[in-house]
Amino acid sequence: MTIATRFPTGLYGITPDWSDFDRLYHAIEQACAAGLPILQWRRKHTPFELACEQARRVALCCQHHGTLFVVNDDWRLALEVGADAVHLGRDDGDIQEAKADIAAASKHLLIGVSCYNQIELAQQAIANEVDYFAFGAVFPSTVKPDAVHAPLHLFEEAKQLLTASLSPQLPNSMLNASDTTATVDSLDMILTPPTRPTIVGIGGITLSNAKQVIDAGADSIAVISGLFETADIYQTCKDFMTLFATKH
Ligand SMILES: Cc1ncc(COP(=O)(O)OP(=O)(O)O)c(N)n1
Ligand SMILES: Cc1ncsc1CCOP(=O)(O)O
Ligand SMILES: [Mg+2]
Repeated sequence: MTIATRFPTGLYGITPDWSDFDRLYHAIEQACAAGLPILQWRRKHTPFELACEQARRVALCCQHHGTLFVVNDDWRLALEVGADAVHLGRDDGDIQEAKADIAAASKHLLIGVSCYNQIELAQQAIANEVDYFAFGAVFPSTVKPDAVHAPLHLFEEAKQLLTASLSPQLPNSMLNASDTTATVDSLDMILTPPTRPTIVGIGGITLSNAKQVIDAGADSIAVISGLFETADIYQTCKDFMTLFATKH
């Protein structure tokens, strides 16, 4: 049985830290036009008003192309610009506070978190019912040269955690058709099928090493330089996406 993920899988582009907004917007348009499934707006040190104005334009571009739009660090900005999701790292506030604020605004935001190289954080993320969690840096990153190294075996370990966390919901009981409780459980399963968080890898990922991360068990790979610092962003995006198309 395949359990659906709550967050898309595949290529997850993250914006580079370019000061020239027009250049950045054009680069984002190329990736989105190529079919990029997920884009994260990661722009530090921008005053809130300007961040809103820029992020709203990018959100519209994503909407136009069917790209899921994630805002980094700040759920209030994500709510303000109508993003689909927010990414929270260890310094970006408390996840329960984020959930409470989102609910108070009567809105919905998918939530993703950083787990660095710690399987314990993945366990917490699963318990917090986040929509994805990310390990990184899987390879040295020029964007974050001081990031901890996240070895590839973490992806398999995380998959095992997910299997263990889902097993109470899975239809073991369906094996015994004479069990009436089992029938109720099974109906529940049909009405509300179980879902799981997406597992993301980040850090130093390029077209040359991405397959290692996917083969290790990542459902999604998050990429800045390997996508946006290339000569043909449209084609690079297509090439990354091919790696997922030929996954099995
Ligand atoms: C998909 C994804 N994974 C990890 C990060 C890193 O988040 P964080 O640790 O909060 O660091 P900054 O990106 O905010 O510098 C991310 N942004 N996206
Ligand atoms: C935000 C972040 N977190 C860990 S590594 C990283 C930067 C990823 O950028 P690149 O894909 O260029 O290595
Ligand atoms: Mg952050």
